[in-house]
Amino acid sequence: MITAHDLHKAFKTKTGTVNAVQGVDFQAHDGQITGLLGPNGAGKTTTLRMLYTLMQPDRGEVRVDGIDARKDPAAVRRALGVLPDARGVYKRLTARENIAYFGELHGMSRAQIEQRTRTLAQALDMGDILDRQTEGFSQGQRTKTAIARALVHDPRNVILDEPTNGLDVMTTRAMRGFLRGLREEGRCVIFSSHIMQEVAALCDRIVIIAKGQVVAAGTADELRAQTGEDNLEDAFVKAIGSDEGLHA
Ligand SMILES: Nc1ncnc2c1ncn2[C@@H]1O[C@H](COP(=O)(O)OP(=O)(O)OP(=O)(O)O)[C@@H](O)[C@H]1O
Repeated sequence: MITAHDLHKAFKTKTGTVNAVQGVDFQAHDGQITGLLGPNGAGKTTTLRMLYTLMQPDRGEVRVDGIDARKDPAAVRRALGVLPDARGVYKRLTARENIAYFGELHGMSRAQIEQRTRTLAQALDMGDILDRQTEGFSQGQRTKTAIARALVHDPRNVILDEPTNGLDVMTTRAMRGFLRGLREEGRCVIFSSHIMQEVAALCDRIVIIAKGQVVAAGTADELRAQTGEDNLEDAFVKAIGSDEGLHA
């Protein structure tokens, strides 16, 4: 389970201060997919970066399985699998070597790494790319490699920044199936997207972020009820006050 409480983050730039995240609060539960939905620049990536300890919040608290990220960031990292916005796949290594390298960093044995790689490569349909050097990989192939690498240590909690960004229809469908599998295994899954249809297709709970704040949260039915709109698209538009993010 992942809890964000009153998160704030501002960036000082040459032209002034950007208040990227201004009091974000939500909970993501085990056995559920929670979608962070919001238009470009809403603060999704900054929120996720604070959840996975890459960035310290200016204010507020992150807890993963009850562990305070400020007090024990290493334990939080062990409990998390993260697909960051910059996929950062090592291009001199094969996909298998990328996965194994992360396994080694987590202190896993060679046998454990081999067994996990087999499971993940099958789930992500990576058979034909596993032993190819990742230089020249397509976006989808890089994303799959980065996801397998993120999950090698079998984390209970999974955070994915725009996992279907740039993927074709078939790969997106396969990715959705994979994320549902993580939910069925009882994991806590959070993913961000700026596309409403993407979130609607997958998520048990939706957290809508606009201008650094949570403007609505709940199941699709709850969001419709909260906004007084019959369809989710209208509910989303009403919650964020514009129609950005309605179309891929
Ligand atoms: N390192 C930084 N320095 C300055 N401003 C930043 C920095 N990181 C993010 N921002 C600003 O903070 C705001 C939120 O950005 P963020 O990347 O979190 O949005 P997002 O919801 O993930 O958007 P997108 O859907 O476009 O990826 C934006 O205005 C962005 O320009």
